[in-house]
Amino acid sequence: MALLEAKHVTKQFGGLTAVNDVSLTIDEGSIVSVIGPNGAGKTTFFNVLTGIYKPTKGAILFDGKDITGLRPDQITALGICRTFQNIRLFNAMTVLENVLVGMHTRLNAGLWQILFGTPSVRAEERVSLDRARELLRFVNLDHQRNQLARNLPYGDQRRLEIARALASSPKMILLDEPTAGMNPQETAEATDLIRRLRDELGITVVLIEHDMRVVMTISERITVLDYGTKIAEGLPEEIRSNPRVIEAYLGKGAAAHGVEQVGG
Ligand SMILES: Nc1ncnc2c1ncn2[C@@H]1O[C@H](COP(=O)(O)OP(=O)(O)OP(=O)(O)O)[C@@H](O)[C@H]1O
Repeated sequence: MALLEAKHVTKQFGGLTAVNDVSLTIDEGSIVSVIGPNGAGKTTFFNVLTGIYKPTKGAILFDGKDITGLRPDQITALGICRTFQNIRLFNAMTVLENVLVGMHTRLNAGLWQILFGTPSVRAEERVSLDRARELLRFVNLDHQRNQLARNLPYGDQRRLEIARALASSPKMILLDEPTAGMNPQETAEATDLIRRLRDELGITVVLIEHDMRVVMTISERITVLDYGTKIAEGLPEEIRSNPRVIEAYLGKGAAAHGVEQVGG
């Protein structure tokens, strides 16, 4: 069943068409990748899905609802969370506090109740703390919960970002280059964590990723963008040997000469 449907989505910045008439269906419980050369429009597409940009044209349906043009916080509350290409943590807060901040969309307490610490707020805080620690255990960071975020090694910061995104209890997570800048060991751990998001938490995963080994091992389906346009879609083995994809990555003539497969 489709969890997300993008229909003919276009995003223009002045005269530049960053995303051009892209339609895409993402099934519930799947792991899919969006790939393409630099500047292909991948991050802009994520930004449209998460409400950071309104599409110039087209519509987005999520879980049966039209979410086109909703604000980012409204889209998060409906169940889409994300991480960013450049890590965006609250560096001066602890690991635990970063996850608690991510939970605010799910808390019911109003300002009055928080100021006066009513019993219901204290109960809600306890539940939040338990849940935050459960998420930290899931990403294997609970032992670091009192560290400042800025003191974590790079791979751990990326995992903390995922834990914070999970705090909004999403149905779908969008990961923008989750293994960028990682060493091989960190990349292997991140790949394993991405798989567990789906296998153990049932979350649908969409990733933008440049590391073709990661893309080819983890994705069930791949969509390829080039100059804002969808040029291919299919199973990893289909994408790997698709002449248009090889041409987009390696330049004209490469496919004709059978030079190389993408990620081969
Ligand atoms: N806010 C903006 N204003 C103007 N142009 C933009 C804006 N955001 C993105 N673009 C342009 O849109 C095009 C697509 O950029 P985008 O960042 O979506 O590509 P990408 O596929 O994510 O690239 P990369 O792999 O390098 O991150 C680029 O030409 C970029 O310069």
